[in-house]
Amino acid sequence: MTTVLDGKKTADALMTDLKNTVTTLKAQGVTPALAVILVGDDPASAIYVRNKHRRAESLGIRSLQIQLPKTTTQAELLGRIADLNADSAIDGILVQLPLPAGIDEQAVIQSISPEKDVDGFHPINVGRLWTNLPGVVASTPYGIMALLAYYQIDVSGMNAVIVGRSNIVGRPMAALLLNHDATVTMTHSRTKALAEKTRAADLLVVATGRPEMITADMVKPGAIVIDVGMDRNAAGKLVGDVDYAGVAPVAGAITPVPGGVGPMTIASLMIQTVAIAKRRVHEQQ
Ligand SMILES: Nc1nc(=O)c2c([nH]1)NC[C@@H]1CN(c3ccc(C(=O)N[C@@H](CCC(=O)O)C(=O)O)cc3)C=[N+]21
Repeated sequence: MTTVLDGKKTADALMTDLKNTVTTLKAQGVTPALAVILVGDDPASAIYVRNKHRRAESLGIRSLQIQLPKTTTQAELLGRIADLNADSAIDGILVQLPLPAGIDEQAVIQSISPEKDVDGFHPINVGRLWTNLPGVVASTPYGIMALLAYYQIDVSGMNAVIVGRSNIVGRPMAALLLNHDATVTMTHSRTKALAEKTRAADLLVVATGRPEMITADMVKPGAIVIDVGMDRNAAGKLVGDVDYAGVAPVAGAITPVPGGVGPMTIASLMIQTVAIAKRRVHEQQ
């Protein structure tokens, strides 16, 4: 029997615990606060930002949505970030990616205070992660580790294969798995004989943005398959990077799309926002 790794159910369970933490923090005079900046009017980004806002509100986290027009200049955006960096009531700052053309994404990421960089994209946090030091970790890989932990899957010694080398998923995923004693192989669009590599995986994490590219013949029977994709197929249906119908019967465990990695990403953002806010309790006293 294939285990469906239910990200929605797991996120809900983790959020019940987190809500209690938020209540305790508020009683100590600290209201966790997350600022999300959205530049322009990309419809997909608007949906994610709305989901984050809803989740924050339901937990009692203060959620600031800062919507800026697509004509916003880089200098204006950096100015808004500087204000949020200086505001001691703000714990986490997230600038929704992608940004409109003409704005230098790295300049924006690097302008966020590393302590408030709740996305974990700042090079300081990336360096901390690869050095196995405490810091903020990118939400999607953090959420995948939390999902595996919830299902009591120990990755130590596993052959983990990652397909996709992005800064927001593939690379931080590799670092986290390595920190948890997996043997990690990174693959990407230039990898030769990809199926040979993926077939060696005990744990396969796919984040390519190519709809349903991982087919049953690329998966070892019994493997754990994590699908980070959020794509539309030719029929306009929301699908992942994994051919779910074909792969699920072969896999030992698999995440669905939707209801897998996506809800865990948002949960992770909330968990790390609250973790940053916790530090303020000590600063106050
Ligand atoms: N600075 C930044 N940080 C991010 O974390 C970030 C970003 N930019 N840009 C875009 C991606 C994408 N992302 C998702 C979050 C939640 C779902 C999610 O909740 N998905 C649900 C529902 C999806 C649906 O029904 O449309 C699910 O998979 O079940 C998906 C995708 C965060 N991202």
